[in-house]
Amino acid sequence: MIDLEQLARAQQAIVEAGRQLYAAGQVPATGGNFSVRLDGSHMAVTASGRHKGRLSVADIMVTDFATRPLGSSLKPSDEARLHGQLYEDLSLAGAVLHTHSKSATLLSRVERSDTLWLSGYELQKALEGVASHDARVAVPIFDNTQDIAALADAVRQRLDEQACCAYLIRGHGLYTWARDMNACLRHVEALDFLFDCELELRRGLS
Ligand SMILES: CSCCC(=O)C(=O)COP(=O)(O)O
Ligand SMILES: [Zn+2]
Repeated sequence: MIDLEQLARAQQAIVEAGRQLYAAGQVPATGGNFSVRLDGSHMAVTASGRHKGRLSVADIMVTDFATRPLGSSLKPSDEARLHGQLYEDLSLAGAVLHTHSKSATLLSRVERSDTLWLSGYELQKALEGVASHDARVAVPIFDNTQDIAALADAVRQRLDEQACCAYLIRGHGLYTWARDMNACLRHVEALDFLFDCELELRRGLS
């Protein structure tokens, strides 16, 4: 049974996150999708195709982690399985945000390897599990694809090998997760700042 008060809180948190992220240029033109864990097998997730800066609670539906809707005729986000996979594999993940900022899109194309390494930044301590500017923070990069099930499997395999709190999809955007929505919003803000720094650093070096 879904706790309806918990669902209402999750829907409100997602609507508010959408407003903030749109105002910050993170989710242009219906890009992005958001979710909150409800229990061990369900999530509240954005319906597909909605403008993420203008969500209402009716745009947030419940699905299981395999993306089967519960009591809704809406179509879940095209990328909902990427959220479900993270909740299945990471028991501490309470919220997942996917954004389409210009910096994430550009940097994921400039970096040709399968990992962006961040190090030497004080702000990386805004990421859960990172305690020092000296730490080497891995952000895996996956090639973009329309085969979301295959991408979810690739993410699962990679997270088995490498601890991280975010990944990039090349030319597409960022996925990040955290214990709750506020921490997840902090991840988006910090990572985008770090992506901007990397882009400027690399521009200066070329
Ligand atoms: C115009 S954005 C293309 C789809 C996408 O990448 C995205 O994040 C939004 O898809 P959704 O089905 O979640 O609205
Ligand atoms: Zn996307």
